[in-house]
Amino acid sequence: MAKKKNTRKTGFSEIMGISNIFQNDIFNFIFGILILLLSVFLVIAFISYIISGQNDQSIILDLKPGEWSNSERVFHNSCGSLGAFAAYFFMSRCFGFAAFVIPVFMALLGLKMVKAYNVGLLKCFMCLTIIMLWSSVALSKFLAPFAGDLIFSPGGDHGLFCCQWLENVIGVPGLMAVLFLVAIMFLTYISSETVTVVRKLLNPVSLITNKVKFRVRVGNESDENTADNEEKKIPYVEDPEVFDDPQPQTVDFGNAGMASVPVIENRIKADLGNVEEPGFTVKETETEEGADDKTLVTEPDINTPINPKEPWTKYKYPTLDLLKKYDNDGKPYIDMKEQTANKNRIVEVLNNFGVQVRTITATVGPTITLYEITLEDGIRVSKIRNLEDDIALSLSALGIRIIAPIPGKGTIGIEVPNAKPNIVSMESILNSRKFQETKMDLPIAIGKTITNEVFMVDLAKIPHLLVAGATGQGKSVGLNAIITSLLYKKHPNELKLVLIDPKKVEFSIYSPIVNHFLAKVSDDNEEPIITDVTKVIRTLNSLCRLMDTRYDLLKSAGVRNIKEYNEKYVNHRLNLTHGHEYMPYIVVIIDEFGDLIMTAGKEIELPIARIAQLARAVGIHMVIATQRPTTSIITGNIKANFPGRMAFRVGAMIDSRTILDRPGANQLIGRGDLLFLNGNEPTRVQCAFVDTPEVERINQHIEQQPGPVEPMELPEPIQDDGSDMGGGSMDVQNLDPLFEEAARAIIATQQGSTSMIQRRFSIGYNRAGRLMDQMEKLGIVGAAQGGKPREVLIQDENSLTNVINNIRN
Ligand SMILES: Nc1ncnc2c1ncn2[C@@H]1O[C@H](COP(=O)(O)OP(=O)(O)OP(=O)(O)O)[C@@H](O)[C@H]1O
Repeated sequence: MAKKKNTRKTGFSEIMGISNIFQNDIFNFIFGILILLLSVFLVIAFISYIISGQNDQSIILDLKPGEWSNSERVFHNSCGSLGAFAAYFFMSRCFGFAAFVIPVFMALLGLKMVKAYNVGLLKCFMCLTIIMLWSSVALSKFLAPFAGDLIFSPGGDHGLFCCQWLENVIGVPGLMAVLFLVAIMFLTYISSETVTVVRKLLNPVSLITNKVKFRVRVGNESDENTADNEEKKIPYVEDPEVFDDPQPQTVDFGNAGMASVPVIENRIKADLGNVEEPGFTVKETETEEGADDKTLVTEPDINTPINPKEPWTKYKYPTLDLLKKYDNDGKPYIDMKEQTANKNRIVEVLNNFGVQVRTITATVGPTITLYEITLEDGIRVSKIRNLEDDIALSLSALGIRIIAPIPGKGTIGIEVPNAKPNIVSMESILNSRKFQETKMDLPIAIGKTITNEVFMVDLAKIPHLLVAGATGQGKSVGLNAIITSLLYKKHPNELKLVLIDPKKVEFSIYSPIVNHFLAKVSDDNEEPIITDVTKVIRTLNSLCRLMDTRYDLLKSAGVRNIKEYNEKYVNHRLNLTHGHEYMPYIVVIIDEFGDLIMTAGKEIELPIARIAQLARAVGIHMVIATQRPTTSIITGNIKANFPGRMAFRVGAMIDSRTILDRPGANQLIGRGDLLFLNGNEPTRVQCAFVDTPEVERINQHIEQQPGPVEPMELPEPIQDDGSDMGGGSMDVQNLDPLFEEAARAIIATQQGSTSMIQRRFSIGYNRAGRLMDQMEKLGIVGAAQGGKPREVLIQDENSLTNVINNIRN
C-alpha cells in the first residue's frame, strides 16, 4: 500500500484566497468575464499611453483637484483618466513595456474562471512574473538607447533602477551574465530541451561521433515527437572520465536521481568488452492533462422534450473529493541509478547473445519501465524472439516481458518492473480531462498505461468483459474501479447494475445504493445483491426475458439499438401507450463465475452465453470475473462471446493462454498490473486503485441523493413450459400487493392498458406488465394484443370482489 499521508497540497488559488470564489460557478463566470474585459481595457490603455502619453503626462504629474474625473476631457488616453493613470503607473513607474504581461495574466485568469481554458495558474503566475521582471531589466539595458522621445524608460522605473544598480555593482559584463543566467534557468524550467540545445551548441561535434543512444522518458510523449524531431534527439556527449574507466562504472548523477528535475542528461560510454554502452537522457514529458479537481463530474444540459433524469433531476453525481489522493500521484519518478543499472544489464545480456544494440529508449510508467531497443542493421528481430527465454532468464528480474517486435514498430520492447512502483489512484484517473470529457456510453476507466496515459474503454462497445487472474492480484479492486467509473458518469435512470457475488462479501459494500442503481427479479424479497446460485439462474433467465422484451420494443420503435431507441424516446417520437419507456443500460457483474459454473454448469453457462451473444443492442452488458482461468471454467462458448479480456497475473502460462490466447499474464507483477485485450494486441495497464473506504464514501453520497425508492424490477423469468418461473399457482401470496387496486382501476376505466397502470401507480413497465399477466390468469383482462390495450372481461366491481374472494378462499 502506498503511504497514507495526506498529500493534499495547498494550491495557488487557496493561497490567494480565491478558492471559495472558484466554487460558485455563476460567480466564477461573471467574475471571469469581468477580468477578461479588464485585461482588454488595460491593453488599450497601455497602447494609448504609448501613442499619446506625452499629452497626459504633465496632467498626471501635476493633477488639479477634480481633473481626475476627466469631465472636461483633458486626458487623451482612449481609456480615460483611469486608463491614463493605470498605464502611467504600470508602464512608467513599474515595468515599462514588460507591463503588458499583467493583462496577459489577467486574461488567463479570466479564461480559467469562465472555464474556457484550463491553465495551471501557479505555473503561469511564476513564469509571467519572471518574464516581466527579467524583460523590464533587459529592455532598460538594450532598448533605452533606441527609445528616442519615449516618455518612459522601456523597462520602467523598476528596470532602470535594477539596471543601474547592477551596473554599479558588477558592471555591464556582470549585468549581461546575470540576465543570461536567469534566462537559461528559466528556459530550463520551462522546457527540458534547453539543456540539450545548450549542450548541442557547446559541443556540436559529439552528435556525430556516438552510435548507441539511451534516453529515459516519462509519460505520454508521443513517438511522433521522437521520430519527427530528429533535430531534438539527444546529443551524445562523451564523458572522457567515464569512457576511460575500464570497470562497469557507477555514475554519480548528483541530484539527478528524481524525475522532478526537468532535464537530466548524461552520457556513459563504458568498456564492456567491445560493447558500446548507451548514453543517458532523462526527459520529463507532459503527464495526462488533469481536469479542474473542484468540478463535479459533468452534467450535460438536457434540452429534449423528455428529460430522462425525471423525476430525479436534483440527483448530484459523486464528487472527486470522495476519492483519496496519493503521493506522487500520476507522476512516476525516475531513479537514475536503477535505470542505468537496468540499461547496462540489458545491453550486456544482449551483447552476450551477439545482439548489437543501436539505441535504447526507456519509458517510465507507474509500475513498469519499457526499454525500447533498436538493433544494429543486419540483426533480425527473429533472433531476439528465439532468444526470448534466455534473455528473460539472464535478466532474471520478476515480471520481465519481452515484446519482439513491438507491434507497428521495428523495435524490441523489454518491460521491467520499477523498484518503487507508484499507486495509480482512482482520483488521478477520474480527474483527467479524458474521463471527464468522454462521450462514451459506458466509460470504464481502468488505469494508466506504461506511457502514463489514462486507459479507458467503452463497455457499450466491447461489449462484454472477461476478467481473470490468480487470487490476490487485483481483480476485486479492478471490478470496483469499473463500477466506480460508471457511478461517476451515470444517472440512476441511465444505468442499472446486477451484482452477483457468490463469495458473499465482495459486493456487500454496494448495499446503500441498491435502490438507486440495482436491478432484481421482481418477486425476490431478499437483498438485490445476489449471492445464491438458484437466484443467479433466475436472474440470468430473467435478463434473457428482459432482452426479448427490449427487442420487441426496439422492433416496434423501428430502431436498431438502445441508443437510437432512447433518443427517439426523449424526443417524444415513441407512442407511450405502447409500453415504451426509457431503457437504462444494464451491467451484470459476476465476481466469481467459476464457482457458479462448478455448481450449476450449463444452467449458468447457457444464459450467460445467450445474453453475451444477443444483448449488446439492447444495452445489457456483462463483466464476469474468475480466479480460475481454466478451460473448464472459461469454456469455448464463453470465450467466443467475451471479446474484452482483462488479465491480471496468473500462475501459469497455460492460464494466460486460456484468457488471452497468448502468454504474458503469467509474467505480470501483480497488485493491479494487467493486460487488456480487445482486438489484436494486449495493452499493459496499471489498474487504478480504489480502496473500500473510498467506495463506501461514494455509496453514502449516492444514498443521500434523491433517486428511485426501490431497485429496478426485472421480469419474472420464463420456465421451460412457458409459464413464469417462481410464479406458482395464483394464490394471494403470489399476487402483487398492488393487484387489487390495479384491477379496480382497470375495471373503473374499462381500459386494459399497461401504461395506464404504470402511470397511475408510478411503477416500472415490468411490474405493470406482471400485474396485467396476473389479471389475465384470473380472467379479468384478455390476452395481450401487441401494442393495443387488452380487452377488459369484467364489467363491475362486484364481479371483481367475487374473483378476489375466490382466490382468498
Ligand atoms: N491497482 C492496484 N494498485 C495497488 N495495489 C493493488 C491494486 N489492486 C490490488 N492491489 C493490492 O492487492 C490486494 C489484493 O487485491 P484484490 O482483493 O483486488 O485481489 P483479488 O484478485 O480480488 O483477490 P481474491 O480473488 O482473493 O479476492 C489489495 O488489497 C491491494 O493491496
